[in-house]
Amino acid sequence: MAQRKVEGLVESQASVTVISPSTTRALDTLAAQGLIRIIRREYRQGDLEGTFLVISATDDEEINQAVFAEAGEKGLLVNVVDQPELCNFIVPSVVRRGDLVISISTSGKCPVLAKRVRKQIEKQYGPEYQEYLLLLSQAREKIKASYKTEQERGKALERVMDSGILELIRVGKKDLAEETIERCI
Ligand SMILES: C[C@@]1(CC(=O)O)c2cc3[nH]c(cc4nc(cc5[nH]c(cc(n2)[C@H]1CCC(=O)O)[C@@](C)(CC(=O)O)[C@@H]5CCC(=O)O)C(CC(=O)O)=C4CCC(=O)O)c(CCC(=O)O)c3CC(=O)O
Ligand SMILES: NC(=O)C1=CN([C@@H]2O[C@H](COP(=O)(O)OP(=O)(O)OC[C@H]3O[C@@H](n4cnc5c(N)ncnc54)[C@H](O)[C@@H]3O)[C@@H](O)[C@H]2O)C=CC1
Repeated sequence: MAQRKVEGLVESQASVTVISPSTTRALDTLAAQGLIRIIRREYRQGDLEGTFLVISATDDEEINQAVFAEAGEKGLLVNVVDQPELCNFIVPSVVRRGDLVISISTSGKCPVLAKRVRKQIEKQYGPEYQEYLLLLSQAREKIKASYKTEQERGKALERVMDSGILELIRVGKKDLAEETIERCI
């Protein structure tokens, strides 16, 4: 459980510290890559000093309670996995395509539905969306510099988005997509 939450945080560029006497191989690899810090011992009162967000994923009810209490005292965001009553925020299911981030939450009512919806959205918004968004953001900068009114800018961006570049990216024709954008602007 901890590993899954850490992976989500690392993907969001969070600075992550794991406190646990034992860790999974995947977490050890992240630490070796310098992406997280591991403190190899049990949680102690005071460990939450200086943190912004806390996830407690131990299999020890008492520890989870203690972490929740310390986080509450310090006014931190806290999530005790699988105990919604010990959470002041809920972790959503997430689809990431570069800077395109789609979060799905059932507000704790049925996480497995969130997972199902994620899988459907993943099919609809494939990996090509990462490149697509990158090109759109570059096009948008050019459009901002080329047109004076908001209306003109909006129309130019619509032209780019209606030009079929998503399909071109999908079939690997990035050069053609870039040329098409130039013509639209
Ligand atoms: C409230 C919340 C707390 C929180 O913020 O963590 C919570 C709570 C609970 N989950 C439970 C079980 C399962 N959770 C999953 C999966 C996910 N759970 C996630 C989030 C959340 N889970 C938050 C609500 C989010 C929302 O509502 O949208 C996801 C989206 C994100 C993530 O965890 O990273 C991730 C899917 C990621 C993905 O794949 O896209 C699976 C399926 C699986 O693992 O394959 C099962 C087993 C099936 C089942 O039991 O339903 C139980 C019962 C435990 C028990 O029976 O003891 C509780 C406790 C309760 O409901 O009381
Ligand atoms: N894995 C799953 O699919 C599910 C897990 N859960 C619940 O989620 C929680 C975690 O589950 P898992 O990740 O499977 O357990 P796990 O046993 O794999 O991981 C628990 C981790 O907590 C660490 N830990 C224990 N005491 C600690 C302490 N005092 N200080 C710091 N670290 C400590 C352990 O070293 C271990 O690495 C449990 O409460 C479990 O009941 C509930 C439903 C499903």
